[in-house]
This record gives sequence, C-alpha cells and structure tokens, in this order.
Amino acid sequence: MGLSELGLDNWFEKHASASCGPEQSLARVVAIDRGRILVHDGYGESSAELLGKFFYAAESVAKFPCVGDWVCLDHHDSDSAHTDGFASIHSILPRKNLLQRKTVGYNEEFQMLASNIDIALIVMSCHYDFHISKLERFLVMIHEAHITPVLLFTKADLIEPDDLQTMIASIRDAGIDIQIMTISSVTGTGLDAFRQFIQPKKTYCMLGSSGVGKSTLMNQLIGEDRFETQEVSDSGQGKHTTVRRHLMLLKQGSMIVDMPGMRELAVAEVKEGIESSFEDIIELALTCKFNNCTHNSEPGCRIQAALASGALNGEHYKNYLKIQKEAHHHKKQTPYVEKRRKGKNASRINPTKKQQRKLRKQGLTDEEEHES
Ligand SMILES: Nc1nc2c(ncn2[C@@H]2O[C@H](COP(=O)(O)OP(=O)(O)OP(=O)(O)O)[C@@H](O)[C@H]2O)c(=O)[nH]1
Ligand SMILES: [Zn+2]
Repeated sequence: MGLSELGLDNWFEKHASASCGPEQSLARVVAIDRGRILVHDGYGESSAELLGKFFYAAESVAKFPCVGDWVCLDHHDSDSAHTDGFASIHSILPRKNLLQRKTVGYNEEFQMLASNIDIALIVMSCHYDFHISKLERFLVMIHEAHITPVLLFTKADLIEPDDLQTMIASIRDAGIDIQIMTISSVTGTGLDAFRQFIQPKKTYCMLGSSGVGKSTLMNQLIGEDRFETQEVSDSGQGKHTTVRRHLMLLKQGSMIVDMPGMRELAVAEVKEGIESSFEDIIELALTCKFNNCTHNSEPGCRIQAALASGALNGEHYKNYLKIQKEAHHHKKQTPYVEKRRKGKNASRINPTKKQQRKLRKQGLTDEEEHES
C-alpha cells in the first residue's frame, strides 16, 4: 500500500513539499500511547520520537502531534527507515481540521482528539443513550472543527421500530438534518449499509459515550475481536474499557479512529460550532426588531414569537442558551495565549456589524437601538 491509501492527497502533498526536506519522509500518526508516537509510512507501523524543539517551542498543545496528523520524519540511519525507534518527527503538516475538547478537570487546556478527519460518526445507543442535548453537544464540537457529522444509532435490536421513528422525528423537529444510520451488531441490521457507506482513503472517527457499542462495531468492521468489549450494567450504562484512539486501517481501505467513551463532553470554544448547530436560532435572532435584543421580553422579538407559536422548539433553544453559557464561562478561563490564538468574541447571538449591514441592505432590520 502507498501513502494515498492512508489518505494522502494533493492538499497534503503540496504542504509536504514545503515542509519536508529531501532526506525526510512522510508518515501518518496512528496512535499516541503515553508519549510514544506510532506512525504508519505506508509499509507498516513504527514508533517515532519527538525532538526537543517541540517542547521548547510549543505554546499550546496544538503544536504537538495528534492522531491523524501527517508528519515529516528524519531517519537517523537511512538503511533502517522502517526500523522501530530510528525516526524522529521533524515537523507536522498543516491540519485540515482538528477535533478537540476541553479537558476534564483542567479548565484551560484542550485535548486534541484527532486530526484530518473526513467524517465524524456520533455513536449513540437508541436504547438508553439518546438525548437531543447530548447530540447537540457532539454536533457543536464537530461543526467547530468543520467536519461532517453522521449519527449512528446502535443497538437497534433493543427498541421498537415505532420508538425509533419517534426518536428520529424528534431529531428532525429540533432542526437537525444530518444523515442518520441505524445498526444492530446483534441482528446485523444496517451493517452492510454502513460498510458501504465508509469509503476507501477516507478517515472517520467514532465519538460516543461509554458502552454504546463502538468497540463491538469496530470488531465487526475488522472482523475479529481486536477490541475488548465489556458487558454493561443493568441500567444500560457502560463502563470505561480500553484506552485506544488508534487510527485503524480497515480491509476495504477506510481508516477509523475509535475514541474511548466520553463520559463528559465539555464544549470548548465554540463560536463557529454554535453557529452551524443553531443556525436557525441565529437567523431568527437577526430579524428581531432591536439588533441588541436579549430575547427576553422586548417587543418585536422573533425568538419569543417563534417559541410561542411552536416554530422554534423550546428544548432546542434551551440547549442553545446552555451551551452558549458554558462557552462563555469557558472563555473567561481561557489563558491569554489561547485567547490570542483563537481571537475574541466566542459567543454572540446579536448580529455583527457586517451582518447588520447586510441585513439593512435586505431591509430586514430596524436601525433603532433600544436602551438596555
Ligand atoms: N443488544 C445489543 N448490544 C450491543 C450492541 N452493540 C454492542 N452491544 C453490547 O453493549 C456493550 C458495550 O459495547 P462496547 O462495544 O464495549 O461499547 P463501547 O462504546 O466500545 O464502550 P467503551 O469501550 O466504554 O467506549 C457490550 O456488552 C456489547 O455486547 C447491539 O447492537 N445490540
Ligand atoms: Zn429577540
């Protein structure tokens, strides 16, 4: 197999010719295990070390390698290019995207989950795990990274088809129009469709709570019990089993990173993520009579009107406010470096100056300001 099977395309090749020296070679990071970095060079996996310069220069975690990254390798001994431990990472190619989350317990840092992902699979069990708010949190995180999300409902064998339809209807009611696939690893329902859905040379990641069936599905895809699965308790809640986050190459040529169960999903800095997950609300807010409307009790508030008429789902709006608040809270705790890097103004529902100008042109907003 070659590097293109690992997802190398023109975009990366262009960056590689700028970043890698003639003596260096390209590889993709497939796992990071307690500081040990595993890379795949199209022939096989080997470990590579990280040069000291990364530690001196890094002002944020994002400067370190992450699963899914393309890196330029220096070989200490040209004859042993594929021998373990004889390569070091010289540089990381620019990322197409980076999926990250706020770390639990350390408010100011971000954990890089995976990079260069084509499609993020949100894995939820339709048996016990499903909540719109949880789905929306995943969506915010995925949209923030500009990755396409797909919802994978697992354990379809455990609920009635009617109940499944009701759940899907509630997702559509909340204005979420992502692709939804339903599978059961027990009856095999939906597995073939899912196998056909995943494309060669594309990289996927699976996100979901513990016990929803990610490892089981992975085993089905690989065709062996490579991942340890664990019985869930009576309540249907899973326990944490393996630490993995390993970019797996499937026989059909697709790549999947399986994330360990996420018990807690804190939303990091989410401006753009919020904007695409809650586009309907933001659009609506742009049409309120006052352009600094707080959507509480102002006259001409379109949000309140939509809530009253049922055009806007109350739960959906509540989630929006909650995530917005969290993002705001988090922003306050973000250290200076991160803040500077990301720019300010993470959470904002009122139109920006540019949006206001656009709207005025379209005659959609009043010029008047009201006292706040
Ligand atoms: N009934 C039913 N049970 C399933 C299905 N898929 C997985 N399970 C069971 O659910 C339990 C948890 O599955 P895992 O695959 O370990 O879940 P996981 O998402 O990998 O969990 P973590 O490793 O904690 O992230 C196991 O007992 C599986 O046998 C399914 O489609 N139907
Ligand atoms: Zn309003």
